[in-house]
Amino acid sequence: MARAFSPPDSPDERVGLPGVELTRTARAAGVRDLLAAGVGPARAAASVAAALTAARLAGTPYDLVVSAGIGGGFAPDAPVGSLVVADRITVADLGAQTADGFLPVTELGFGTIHHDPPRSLVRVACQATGARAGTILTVSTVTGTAARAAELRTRHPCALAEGMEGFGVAEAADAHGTAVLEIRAVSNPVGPRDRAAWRIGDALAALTEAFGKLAPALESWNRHDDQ
Ligand SMILES: O=C(O)c1cccc(C(=O)CC[C@H]2O[C@@H](n3cnc4c(=O)[nH]cnc43)[C@H](O)[C@@H]2O)c1
Repeated sequence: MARAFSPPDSPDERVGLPGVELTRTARAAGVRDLLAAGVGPARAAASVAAALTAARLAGTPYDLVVSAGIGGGFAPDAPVGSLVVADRITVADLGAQTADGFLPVTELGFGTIHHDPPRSLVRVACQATGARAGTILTVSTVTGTAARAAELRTRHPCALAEGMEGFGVAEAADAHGTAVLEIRAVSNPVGPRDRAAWRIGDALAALTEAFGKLAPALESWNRHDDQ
């Protein structure tokens, strides 16, 4: 992803911190840290929380956390190769399965299941990249059947995509009061498992191109636009 940023003012630096390693890119516009957060919400939350805590203790807290990756897209709204920016980051499988269906943790009386990125940030990101805005679901188990895809869409009619990290990243950011954004490039349809349909290389290329446009646009984002 460092490739997506403008030419470096100084070489990228590897920064080892307790629990996480960053690639630090210094640009005229400021410092950006890249973090391979791992797969799944728990690992992603742990990695991002470590980076956020270290930055705060160093007296240089982050302004924004961006969760970027490939994901599954719900047909027909998010075809393979397209980009989705989350206007809502929702954990889809945190709760209890009952005889009467799934109950999210919030209906059990605790926790949270959504994080909403600042609206102005979502707008800026969509304008810069051409992404569609919608709910991105976070799942710990990749959807592999048409029945599960239909169930998720019924429970989350605004869902455009699913991934495995966004909600973990958002929980870590929320704990620090830091704004969060999620962007996914669609590598496969959400539905019956079909490895031949994956387009991971194309999705990563689309994500890299999008990041090249997103990074400068984020510089102009004014967090006070939403207040
Ligand atoms: O084995 C499978 O059937 C399968 C299908 C899709 C994705 C995977 C992964 O292991 C990908 C993990 C990685 O990529 C993101 N991702 C990409 N597509 C999806 C998806 O359809 N549903 C959820 N996550 C997806 C995910 O965020 C991970 O980082 C395996």
